[in-house]
Amino acid sequence: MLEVKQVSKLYENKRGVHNIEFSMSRGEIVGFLGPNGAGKTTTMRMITGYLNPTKGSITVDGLSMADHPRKARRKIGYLPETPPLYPELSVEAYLKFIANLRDVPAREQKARIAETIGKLGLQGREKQIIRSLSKGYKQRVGLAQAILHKPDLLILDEPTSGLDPKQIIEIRDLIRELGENHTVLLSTHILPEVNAICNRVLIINQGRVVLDEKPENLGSAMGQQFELRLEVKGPAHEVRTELKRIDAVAEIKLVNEEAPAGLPGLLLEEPEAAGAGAIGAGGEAAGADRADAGGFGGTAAADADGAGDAAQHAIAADAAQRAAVAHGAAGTSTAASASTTKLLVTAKDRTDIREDVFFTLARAGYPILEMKRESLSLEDIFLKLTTEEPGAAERAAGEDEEVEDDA
Ligand SMILES: Nc1ncnc2c1ncn2[C@@H]1O[C@H](COP(=O)(O)OP(=O)(O)OP(=O)(O)O)[C@@H](O)[C@H]1O
Repeated sequence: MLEVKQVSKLYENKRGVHNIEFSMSRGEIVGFLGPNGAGKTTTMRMITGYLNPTKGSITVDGLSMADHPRKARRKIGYLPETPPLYPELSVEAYLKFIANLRDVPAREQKARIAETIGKLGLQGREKQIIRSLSKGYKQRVGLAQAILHKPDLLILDEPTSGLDPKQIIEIRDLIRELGENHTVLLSTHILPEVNAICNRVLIINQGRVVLDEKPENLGSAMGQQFELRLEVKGPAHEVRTELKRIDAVAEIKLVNEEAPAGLPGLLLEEPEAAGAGAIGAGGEAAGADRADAGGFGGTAAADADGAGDAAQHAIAADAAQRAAVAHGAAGTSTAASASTTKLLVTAKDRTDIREDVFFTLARAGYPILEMKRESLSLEDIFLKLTTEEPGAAERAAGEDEEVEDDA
Protein backbone atom coordinates (compact mmCIF):
# COMPACT_ATOMS: atom_id res chain seq x y z
CA MET A 1 0.00 0.00 0.00
CA LEU A 2 2.80 2.41 0.93
CA GLU A 3 6.50 2.20 0.12
CA VAL A 4 8.90 4.74 1.59
CA LYS A 5 12.36 4.09 0.18
CA GLN A 6 15.55 5.77 1.41
CA VAL A 7 13.75 9.06 1.88
CA SER A 8 15.61 12.07 3.27
CA LYS A 9 14.51 15.63 3.85
CA LEU A 10 17.12 18.15 4.82
CA TYR A 11 16.18 21.62 5.90
CA GLU A 12 18.53 24.59 5.93
CA ASN A 13 19.52 23.87 9.50
CA LYS A 14 20.40 20.28 8.50
CA ARG A 15 17.54 18.88 10.56
CA GLY A 16 14.86 16.74 8.95
CA VAL A 17 14.85 13.00 8.24
CA HIS A 18 17.54 10.70 6.90
CA ASN A 19 17.18 7.57 4.76
CA ILE A 20 13.77 6.67 6.15
CA GLU A 21 12.62 3.32 4.83
CA PHE A 22 9.47 1.36 5.61
CA SER A 23 6.43 -0.08 3.91
CA MET A 24 2.83 -0.62 4.94
CA SER A 25 0.48 -3.37 3.82
CA ARG A 26 -3.23 -2.94 3.28
CA GLY A 27 -5.18 -3.07 6.54
CA GLU A 28 -2.32 -2.23 8.88
CA ILE A 29 -2.64 0.40 11.61
CA VAL A 30 0.87 1.62 12.30
CA GLY A 31 1.74 3.77 15.32
CA PHE A 32 4.40 6.34 14.43
CA LEU A 33 6.28 7.40 17.55
CA GLY A 34 9.15 9.71 18.29
CA PRO A 35 10.13 12.54 20.59
CA ASN A 36 9.49 16.18 19.63
CA GLY A 37 11.41 17.10 16.51
CA ALA A 38 12.14 13.48 15.57
CA GLY A 39 10.71 13.90 12.07
CA LYS A 40 7.19 12.47 12.22
CA THR A 41 5.42 15.46 10.69
CA THR A 42 8.14 15.87 8.05
CA THR A 43 7.71 12.20 7.05
CA MET A 44 3.92 12.45 6.99
CA ARG A 45 3.99 15.63 4.91
CA MET A 46 6.26 13.92 2.37
CA ILE A 47 4.00 10.86 2.19
CA THR A 48 0.99 13.08 1.58
CA GLY A 49 2.79 15.06 -1.13
CA TYR A 50 2.84 18.37 0.78
CA LEU A 51 6.63 18.37 0.98
CA ASN A 52 9.14 17.10 -1.58
CA PRO A 53 11.81 14.74 -0.31
CA THR A 54 15.41 15.79 -0.84
CA LYS A 55 16.03 12.23 -2.00
CA GLY A 56 14.35 8.84 -2.07
CA SER A 57 10.98 7.68 -3.38
CA ILE A 58 7.44 7.31 -2.06
CA THR A 59 4.83 5.14 -3.78
CA VAL A 60 1.20 4.80 -2.78
CA ASP A 61 -0.56 1.71 -4.10
CA GLY A 62 2.08 1.49 -6.85
CA LEU A 63 1.80 5.19 -7.81
CA SER A 64 4.92 7.31 -7.45
CA MET A 65 4.27 10.51 -5.49
CA ALA A 66 6.96 12.27 -7.55
CA ASP A 67 5.61 11.19 -10.96
CA HIS A 68 1.83 11.09 -10.31
CA PRO A 69 1.25 13.40 -7.35
CA ARG A 70 -2.42 14.09 -8.06
CA LYS A 71 -3.39 10.46 -8.55
CA ALA A 72 -1.31 9.32 -5.59
CA ARG A 73 -2.77 12.00 -3.30
CA ARG A 74 -6.29 10.90 -4.21
CA LYS A 75 -5.51 7.61 -2.48
CA ILE A 76 -4.56 9.37 0.74
CA GLY A 77 -6.59 11.02 3.49
CA TYR A 78 -4.57 13.36 5.69
CA LEU A 79 -5.39 14.79 9.09
CA PRO A 80 -2.59 17.25 9.86
CA GLU A 81 -1.77 18.24 13.45
CA THR A 82 -4.03 21.28 13.02
CA PRO A 83 -7.01 20.28 10.87
CA PRO A 84 -7.48 22.58 7.86
CA LEU A 85 -10.97 23.76 8.82
CA TYR A 86 -12.85 26.89 7.72
CA PRO A 87 -14.35 28.10 10.99
CA GLU A 88 -17.00 30.31 9.34
CA LEU A 89 -18.52 27.42 7.37
CA SER A 90 -21.12 24.98 8.63
CA VAL A 91 -20.06 21.34 8.86
CA GLU A 92 -22.11 20.49 5.78
CA ALA A 93 -20.87 23.45 3.70
CA TYR A 94 -17.28 22.65 4.61
CA LEU A 95 -17.63 19.01 3.58
CA LYS A 96 -19.26 20.10 0.30
CA PHE A 97 -16.26 22.34 -0.33
CA ILE A 98 -13.91 19.43 0.39
CA ALA A 99 -15.92 17.09 -1.87
CA ASN A 100 -15.42 19.51 -4.77
CA LEU A 101 -11.76 19.93 -3.94
CA ARG A 102 -11.24 16.17 -3.96
CA ASP A 103 -13.15 15.57 -7.21
CA VAL A 104 -16.02 13.63 -5.65
CA PRO A 105 -18.56 13.43 -8.55
CA ALA A 106 -21.38 15.96 -8.07
CA ARG A 107 -24.13 13.33 -8.18
CA GLU A 108 -22.46 11.36 -5.38
CA GLN A 109 -21.64 14.25 -3.10
CA LYS A 110 -24.90 14.44 -1.12
CA ALA A 111 -24.92 10.75 -0.24
CA ARG A 112 -21.17 10.72 0.46
CA ILE A 113 -21.42 13.68 2.85
CA ALA A 114 -24.39 12.11 4.67
CA GLU A 115 -22.52 8.79 4.96
CA THR A 116 -19.40 10.51 6.32
CA ILE A 117 -21.41 12.58 8.79
CA GLY A 118 -23.01 9.35 10.03
CA LYS A 119 -19.69 7.54 10.31
CA LEU A 120 -18.11 10.34 12.35
CA GLY A 121 -21.11 10.80 14.65
CA LEU A 122 -21.78 14.35 13.40
CA GLN A 123 -25.53 13.91 12.91
CA GLY A 124 -27.47 16.88 14.21
CA ARG A 125 -24.48 19.19 13.73
CA GLU A 126 -24.65 19.52 9.94
CA LYS A 127 -25.75 23.18 10.10
CA GLN A 128 -23.51 24.14 13.00
CA ILE A 129 -20.73 26.67 12.32
CA ILE A 130 -17.37 24.92 12.79
CA ARG A 131 -16.05 27.71 15.04
CA SER A 132 -18.73 26.85 17.62
CA LEU A 133 -17.86 23.13 17.81
CA SER A 134 -15.91 21.65 20.73
CA LYS A 135 -12.33 20.52 20.05
CA GLY A 136 -13.42 16.89 19.91
CA TYR A 137 -16.09 17.64 17.32
CA LYS A 138 -13.68 19.79 15.31
CA GLN A 139 -11.39 16.75 15.27
CA ARG A 140 -14.28 14.64 13.98
CA VAL A 141 -14.78 17.16 11.16
CA GLY A 142 -11.03 16.93 10.49
CA LEU A 143 -11.33 13.15 10.22
CA ALA A 144 -14.43 13.56 8.02
CA GLN A 145 -12.48 15.69 5.50
CA ALA A 146 -9.73 13.04 5.53
CA ILE A 147 -12.05 10.15 4.59
CA LEU A 148 -14.63 11.93 2.41
CA HIS A 149 -13.03 10.93 -0.90
CA LYS A 150 -12.74 7.27 0.27
CA PRO A 151 -8.95 7.07 0.40
CA ASP A 152 -7.19 3.75 0.96
CA LEU A 153 -4.48 5.21 3.17
CA LEU A 154 -5.09 7.48 6.16
CA ILE A 155 -2.27 9.60 7.58
CA LEU A 156 -3.21 11.00 10.98
CA ASP A 157 -0.84 13.42 12.73
CA GLU A 158 -1.51 13.33 16.49
CA PRO A 159 -5.27 12.90 16.06
CA THR A 160 -6.01 12.89 19.81
CA SER A 161 -3.69 15.70 20.84
CA GLY A 162 -5.39 18.28 23.05
CA LEU A 163 -8.57 16.27 23.57
CA ASP A 164 -10.07 15.43 26.95
CA PRO A 165 -10.06 11.77 28.07
CA LYS A 166 -13.63 11.13 26.91
CA GLN A 167 -12.95 12.66 23.49
CA ILE A 168 -9.71 10.67 23.25
CA ILE A 169 -11.62 7.43 23.76
CA GLU A 170 -14.24 8.44 21.18
CA ILE A 171 -11.68 9.44 18.53
CA ARG A 172 -9.65 6.28 19.24
CA ASP A 173 -12.76 4.15 18.73
CA LEU A 174 -13.41 5.98 15.47
CA ILE A 175 -9.84 5.37 14.28
CA ARG A 176 -10.16 1.69 15.19
CA GLU A 177 -13.35 1.51 13.12
CA LEU A 178 -11.75 3.38 10.22
CA GLY A 179 -8.86 0.91 10.43
CA GLU A 180 -11.28 -1.86 9.40
CA ASN A 181 -11.45 -0.36 5.90
CA HIS A 182 -8.32 1.74 5.66
CA THR A 183 -4.58 1.44 6.08
CA VAL A 184 -3.62 3.91 8.81
CA LEU A 185 -0.37 5.64 9.78
CA LEU A 186 -0.90 7.43 13.05
CA SER A 187 1.56 9.65 14.89
CA THR A 188 1.11 10.09 18.61
CA HIS A 189 2.87 10.91 21.85
CA ILE A 190 0.42 8.78 23.81
CA LEU A 191 2.09 5.38 24.07
CA PRO A 192 -0.92 3.44 25.44
CA GLU A 193 -2.75 4.64 22.33
CA VAL A 194 -0.39 2.52 20.25
CA ASN A 195 -1.08 -0.54 22.39
CA ALA A 196 -4.81 0.18 22.14
CA ILE A 197 -5.13 0.62 18.37
CA CYS A 198 -2.02 -0.29 16.41
CA ASN A 199 -0.80 -3.60 15.03
CA ARG A 200 2.67 -2.26 14.31
CA VAL A 201 5.01 0.27 15.90
CA LEU A 202 7.47 2.50 14.09
CA ILE A 203 9.80 4.59 16.26
CA ILE A 204 11.78 7.45 14.77
CA ASN A 205 14.53 9.31 16.56
CA GLN A 206 16.60 12.23 15.29
CA GLY A 207 15.32 11.67 11.78
CA ARG A 208 16.02 7.94 11.61
CA VAL A 209 13.82 4.87 12.03
CA VAL A 210 15.11 3.05 15.11
CA LEU A 211 12.41 0.38 15.51
CA ASP A 212 9.81 -1.24 13.26
CA GLU A 213 8.02 -4.13 14.98
CA LYS A 214 4.71 -5.72 15.83
CA PRO A 215 3.79 -4.98 19.48
CA GLU A 216 4.01 -8.69 20.40
CA ASN A 217 7.63 -8.86 19.12
CA LEU A 218 8.89 -5.75 20.86
CA GLY A 219 10.44 -7.64 23.77
CA SER A 220 12.49 -10.04 21.66
CA ALA A 221 13.43 -7.26 19.22
CA MET A 222 14.97 -5.48 22.20
CA GLY A 223 16.86 -8.63 23.18
CA GLN A 224 14.64 -9.26 26.18
CA GLN A 225 14.97 -12.64 27.85
CA PHE A 226 12.06 -14.93 28.70
CA GLU A 227 11.37 -14.16 32.35
CA LEU A 228 8.58 -15.28 34.65
CA ARG A 229 7.50 -13.60 37.84
CA LEU A 230 6.09 -16.23 40.17
CA GLU A 231 4.29 -16.33 43.46
CA VAL A 232 4.28 -19.85 44.86
CA LYS A 233 2.78 -21.27 48.03
CA GLY A 234 5.75 -23.04 49.52
CA PRO A 235 9.08 -22.42 51.22
CA ALA A 236 11.66 -20.54 49.16
CA HIS A 237 14.43 -23.10 49.21
CA GLU A 238 12.25 -26.05 48.24
CA VAL A 239 10.49 -24.13 45.50
CA ARG A 240 13.82 -23.05 44.15
CA THR A 241 15.19 -26.58 44.28
CA GLU A 242 12.22 -27.83 42.25
CA LEU A 243 12.60 -25.09 39.66
CA LYS A 244 16.29 -25.88 39.29
CA ARG A 245 15.31 -29.32 38.00
CA ILE A 246 13.97 -27.73 34.82
CA ASP A 247 16.67 -27.91 32.14
CA ALA A 248 15.58 -24.73 30.40
CA VAL A 249 15.81 -22.61 33.56
CA ALA A 250 18.91 -20.40 33.53
CA GLU A 251 18.52 -18.33 36.68
CA ILE A 252 16.26 -18.06 39.71
CA LYS A 253 16.10 -15.01 41.91
CA LEU A 254 14.07 -14.47 45.04
CA VAL A 255 12.14 -11.23 44.92
CA ASN A 256 12.09 -9.11 48.01
CA GLU A 257 9.03 -6.93 48.03
CA GLU A 258 9.68 -5.66 51.52
CA ALA A 259 12.60 -3.46 50.51
CA PRO A 260 12.43 0.07 51.88
CA ALA A 261 11.01 2.84 49.70
CA GLY A 262 13.36 3.77 46.89
CA LEU A 263 14.53 0.21 46.34
CA PRO A 264 11.44 -1.45 44.94
CA GLY A 265 11.63 -5.04 43.81
CA LEU A 266 15.18 -5.64 44.98
CA LEU A 267 16.21 -9.09 43.85
CA LEU A 268 18.17 -11.42 46.04
CA GLU A 269 19.85 -14.67 45.15
CA GLU A 270 19.02 -17.25 47.74
CA PRO A 271 22.25 -18.49 49.32
CA GLU A 272 23.12 -22.04 48.32
CA ALA A 273 24.17 -22.78 51.92
CA ALA A 274 20.63 -22.51 53.27
CA GLY A 275 19.56 -26.10 52.71
CA ALA A 276 16.16 -27.64 53.21
CA GLY A 277 17.46 -29.78 56.05
CA ALA A 278 18.58 -26.80 58.06
CA ILE A 279 15.18 -25.20 57.77
CA GLY A 280 13.39 -28.38 58.70
CA ALA A 281 15.59 -28.75 61.74
CA GLY A 282 14.87 -25.27 63.06
CA GLY A 283 13.75 -22.50 60.78
CA GLU A 284 14.55 -19.63 63.11
CA ALA A 285 18.14 -20.70 63.64
CA ALA A 286 18.71 -21.38 59.95
CA GLY A 287 17.28 -18.02 59.03
CA ALA A 288 19.40 -16.25 61.63
CA ASP A 289 22.55 -17.91 60.29
CA ARG A 290 21.74 -16.70 56.84
CA ALA A 291 21.22 -13.17 58.04
CA ASP A 292 24.49 -13.19 59.93
CA ALA A 293 26.43 -14.63 57.07
CA GLY A 294 24.94 -12.00 54.77
CA GLY A 295 25.46 -14.55 52.01
CA PHE A 296 23.57 -13.35 49.01
CA GLY A 297 24.47 -12.80 45.45
CA GLY A 298 23.05 -9.35 44.81
CA THR A 299 21.99 -7.87 41.52
CA ALA A 300 23.10 -4.43 40.37
CA ALA A 301 20.37 -2.99 42.59
CA ALA A 302 21.76 -4.77 45.61
CA ASP A 303 25.16 -3.23 44.97
CA ALA A 304 23.78 0.28 45.06
CA ASP A 305 24.35 2.57 48.03
CA GLY A 306 22.13 1.65 50.92
CA ALA A 307 21.14 -1.64 49.37
CA GLY A 308 23.08 -3.55 51.99
CA ASP A 309 20.54 -2.48 54.60
CA ALA A 310 17.73 -3.47 52.33
CA ALA A 311 19.29 -6.86 51.79
CA GLN A 312 19.70 -7.41 55.50
CA HIS A 313 16.11 -6.38 56.01
CA ALA A 314 15.00 -8.81 53.33
CA ILE A 315 16.94 -11.69 54.72
CA ALA A 316 15.68 -11.01 58.22
CA ALA A 317 12.12 -10.87 56.89
CA ASP A 318 12.65 -14.14 55.05
CA ALA A 319 14.09 -15.69 58.20
CA ALA A 320 11.01 -14.57 60.12
CA GLN A 321 8.78 -16.11 57.48
CA ARG A 322 10.60 -19.39 57.64
CA ALA A 323 10.43 -19.30 61.42
CA ALA A 324 6.69 -18.78 61.25
CA VAL A 325 6.31 -21.79 58.96
CA ALA A 326 8.62 -23.93 61.09
CA HIS A 327 6.63 -23.06 64.20
CA GLY A 328 3.47 -24.35 62.60
CA ALA A 329 1.71 -21.04 62.30
CA ALA A 330 0.12 -22.08 59.01
CA GLY A 331 -3.53 -21.17 58.73
CA THR A 332 -3.25 -17.71 60.26
CA SER A 333 -3.13 -14.76 57.93
CA THR A 334 0.52 -14.06 58.83
CA ALA A 335 1.46 -17.61 58.09
CA ALA A 336 -0.35 -17.53 54.76
CA SER A 337 1.91 -14.76 53.54
CA ALA A 338 4.92 -16.31 55.30
CA SER A 339 4.61 -19.49 53.24
CA THR A 340 4.55 -17.63 49.97
CA THR A 341 7.66 -17.30 47.83
CA LYS A 342 8.09 -14.73 45.09
CA LEU A 343 10.67 -15.39 42.40
CA LEU A 344 11.92 -14.17 39.07
CA VAL A 345 12.85 -17.09 36.82
CA THR A 346 14.88 -16.58 33.64
CA ALA A 347 14.83 -19.17 30.86
CA LYS A 348 17.74 -20.29 28.67
CA ASP A 349 17.58 -19.14 25.04
CA ARG A 350 14.22 -17.40 25.49
CA THR A 351 12.52 -20.79 25.92
CA ASP A 352 8.89 -20.64 27.02
CA ILE A 353 9.13 -22.43 30.38
CA ARG A 354 5.58 -21.79 31.62
CA GLU A 355 4.30 -25.34 31.16
CA ASP A 356 7.42 -26.90 32.68
CA VAL A 357 7.18 -24.58 35.65
CA PHE A 358 3.50 -25.35 36.11
CA PHE A 359 3.86 -29.14 36.00
CA THR A 360 7.06 -29.24 38.06
CA LEU A 361 5.61 -27.20 40.92
CA ALA A 362 2.25 -28.97 40.72
CA ARG A 363 3.94 -32.38 40.99
CA ALA A 364 5.96 -31.17 43.97
CA GLY A 365 2.80 -29.90 45.67
CA TYR A 366 3.64 -26.19 45.59
CA PRO A 367 0.67 -24.34 44.08
CA ILE A 368 1.39 -21.38 41.82
CA LEU A 369 -0.63 -18.43 43.10
CA GLU A 370 0.49 -16.14 40.30
CA MET A 371 2.58 -16.52 37.14
CA LYS A 372 3.27 -13.52 34.94
CA ARG A 373 5.56 -13.22 31.97
CA GLU A 374 7.75 -10.15 32.31
CA SER A 375 7.52 -7.80 29.38
CA LEU A 376 9.16 -4.51 28.54
CA SER A 377 6.64 -1.72 28.35
CA LEU A 378 6.45 0.43 25.25
CA GLU A 379 7.52 3.30 27.53
CA ASP A 380 10.71 1.41 28.49
CA ILE A 381 11.48 0.69 24.85
CA PHE A 382 10.70 4.22 23.72
CA LEU A 383 12.99 5.72 26.34
CA LYS A 384 15.75 3.26 25.58
CA LEU A 385 15.65 4.01 21.86
CA THR A 386 15.17 7.74 21.98
CA THR A 387 17.55 8.77 24.74
CA GLU A 388 20.64 9.55 22.74
CA GLU A 389 23.45 11.98 22.63
CA PRO A 390 21.96 15.22 21.28
CA GLY A 391 23.17 16.30 17.86
CA ALA A 392 24.36 12.85 16.78
CA ALA A 393 21.93 12.72 13.86
CA GLU A 394 22.85 16.17 12.63
CA ARG A 395 26.50 15.23 12.65
CA ALA A 396 25.77 12.01 10.78
CA ALA A 397 23.57 13.87 8.27
CA GLY A 398 26.24 16.48 7.70
CA GLU A 399 28.73 13.78 6.86
CA ASP A 400 26.87 12.19 3.97
CA GLU A 401 24.16 14.44 2.61
CA GLU A 402 23.74 17.83 0.99
CA VAL A 403 21.46 20.50 2.40
CA GLU A 404 18.29 21.67 0.64
CA ASP A 405 15.63 24.22 1.44
CA ASP A 406 12.06 23.40 2.34
CA ALA A 407 10.05 22.69 -0.83
N1 LIG B 1 10.20 24.08 7.70
C1 LIG B 1 11.24 23.72 8.42
N2 LIG B 1 12.44 24.36 8.32
C2 LIG B 1 13.51 23.98 9.03
N3 LIG B 1 13.52 22.95 9.91
C3 LIG B 1 12.37 22.27 10.06
C4 LIG B 1 11.17 22.62 9.35
N4 LIG B 1 10.19 21.74 9.71
C5 LIG B 1 10.74 20.91 10.61
N5 LIG B 1 12.04 21.21 10.84
C6 LIG B 1 12.98 20.51 11.72
O1 LIG B 1 13.01 19.14 11.33
C7 LIG B 1 13.04 18.29 12.47
C8 LIG B 1 11.84 17.34 12.43
O2 LIG B 1 10.65 18.10 12.68
P1 LIG B 1 9.20 17.47 12.66
O3 LIG B 1 8.22 18.59 12.81
O4 LIG B 1 9.07 16.59 11.49
O5 LIG B 1 9.24 16.59 14.00
P2 LIG B 1 8.05 15.84 14.75
O6 LIG B 1 8.55 14.47 15.06
O7 LIG B 1 6.79 15.96 13.99
O8 LIG B 1 7.96 16.70 16.10
P3 LIG B 1 6.68 16.98 17.07
O9 LIG B 1 6.42 15.73 17.82
O10 LIG B 1 7.22 18.07 17.95
O11 LIG B 1 5.55 17.44 16.22
C9 LIG B 1 13.05 19.21 13.67
O12 LIG B 1 14.36 19.36 14.10
C10 LIG B 1 12.49 20.52 13.15
O13 LIG B 1 13.02 21.61 13.87
